[in-house]
Amino acid sequence: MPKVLISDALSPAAVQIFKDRGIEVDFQPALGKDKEKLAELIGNYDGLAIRSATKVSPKILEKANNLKVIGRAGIGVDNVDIPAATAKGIIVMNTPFGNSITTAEHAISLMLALARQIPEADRSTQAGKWEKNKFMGVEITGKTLGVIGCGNIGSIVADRALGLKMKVIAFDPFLSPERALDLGVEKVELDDLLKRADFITLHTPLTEKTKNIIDATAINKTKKGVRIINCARGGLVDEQALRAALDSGHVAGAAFDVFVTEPATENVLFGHPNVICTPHLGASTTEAQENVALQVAEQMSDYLMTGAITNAVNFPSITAEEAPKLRPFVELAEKLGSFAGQLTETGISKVQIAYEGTVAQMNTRALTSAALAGLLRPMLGDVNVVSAPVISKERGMVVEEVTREVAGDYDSLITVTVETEKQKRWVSGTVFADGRPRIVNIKGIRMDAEFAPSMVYITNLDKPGFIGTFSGTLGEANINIATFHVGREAPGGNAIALIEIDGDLPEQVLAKVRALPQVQQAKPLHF
Ligand SMILES: NC(=O)c1ccc[n+]([C@@H]2O[C@H](COP(=O)([O-])OP(=O)(O)OC[C@H]3O[C@@H](n4cnc5c(N)ncnc54)[C@H](O)[C@@H]3O)[C@@H](O)[C@H]2O)c1
Ligand SMILES: O=C(O)[C@H](O)COP(=O)(O)O
Repeated sequence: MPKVLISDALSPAAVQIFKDRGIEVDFQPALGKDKEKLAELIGNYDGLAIRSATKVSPKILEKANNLKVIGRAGIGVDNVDIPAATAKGIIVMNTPFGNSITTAEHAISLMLALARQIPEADRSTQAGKWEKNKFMGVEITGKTLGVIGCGNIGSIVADRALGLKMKVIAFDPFLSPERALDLGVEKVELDDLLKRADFITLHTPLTEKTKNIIDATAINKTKKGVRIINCARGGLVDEQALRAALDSGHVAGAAFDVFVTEPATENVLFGHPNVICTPHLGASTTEAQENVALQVAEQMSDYLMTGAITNAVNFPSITAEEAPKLRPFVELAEKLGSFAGQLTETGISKVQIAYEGTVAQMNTRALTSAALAGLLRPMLGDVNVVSAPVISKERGMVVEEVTREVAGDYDSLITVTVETEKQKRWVSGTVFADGRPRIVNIKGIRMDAEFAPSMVYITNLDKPGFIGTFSGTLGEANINIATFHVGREAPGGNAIALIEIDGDLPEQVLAKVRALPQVQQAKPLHF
């Protein structure tokens, strides 16, 4: 039974989902903050469900030897070291929409709170001061809202702001003119947005490009009296530069939910009268937390129990409907890759995976990952479908995927071709109606063999006596032959034998096989 750890404050609704799906679950909402303890325990789990408080660092991943999936109940996965998780073959999934409305509502709330200085006015009133003349606000009707990043949350913010009768302009290089038109926003360049906006709200991820997108230079381009809201990620705004602009009065107010360092127990923005801060509450509503907890638990359970993949940030999606159909082809692709990998002794420069017939309509990206995992594992050991594409890239391998609608003699055919500096080798396979993968062609020689746990691959010259001498050599060593498959280019020409044996082939017996007169190459294979 797979075991999942919930190490953050997820809605308990997730616990029930895991249990209902036959998964053992440990709900330890504070564990994510205790790095040492998490590192000590993580090795016991197949799945880890988190929010933003658990930092899944390479140190944690190093110990996560059974971990197959990390589920982020929320959007941002910047608290997970994705390359390290991918290299370890761990799927990382999030819930990209579950808290979007809630976060957009938080941004709008902060904008209104800023416009009317609600928190300050509240503090003053409750302190018995009744400072009616101190708190002169601004109307938002007719004002211009500049949205930086107009994706899921940014576009909901835009929609709500339009409902509040604001003019909305958006800077997002990936926003199409059609989508902008649809949303009723004006797509602009960043400088234009800075120049025109009365309020600026940020909704991009934190990347190399967006880090400090609002720095001192950008602030200098804004209107005097601008108000800035950040409910996306700390680091999008240069906090020091913003503080200086608030102190000088150029920026009239700022409302921040996210900070460069979190938890933010001290920050340069704190204490300014025109600053409103919340402790990363963007997603904190009952509705959103229920949504993301249920969704992440469903997604993780699907993956652990059926292999279906939804919303993974490091692997293509596989639907629950697709998973059972894909499974025999994943096995075939992996075994064909493994066949080629076990025979390859020098650096691989190129791999081509060709899909013909019905299989060409399937999720070939997932199948290619499986073929690469099979190919690399004999050389590198700990590689799986998640890590294989990255490792292939790191090793400079060119990976090519080809699809053809028709597969000749077979309903489906996968061919893995591997090129090294020395040679090109290819092997084709199919899945028959019994769901079992078969090798049907090796370097142009027809074959019909199943993959067995212990096999011997032989290339030989098609001369009389080979089968007898080979069988005799194994017989003398008391090794039983289970199946024997042969194929040849032409009578008397190059031939191939794939022999399934019971147990392993000891080194000294392999040496005797290699010394047989007809044998060119002999190699043990394991599947
Ligand atoms: N405060 C919270 O609790 C909270 C809650 C949910 C999400 N978030 C954060 O909000 C942010 C937005 O989330 P989302 O779901 O809308 O993401 P999204 O991927 O749907 O949208 C992000 C948008 O940013 C745009 N973008 C990327 N690079 C850009 C650049 N250089 N300049 C301008 N635009 C750029 C993208 O094109 C995209 O449209 C994320 O950082 C997410 O982690 C915060
Ligand atoms: O990216 C997100 O989904 C938000 O930052 C929410 O984070 P939280 O789940 O820790 O509230």
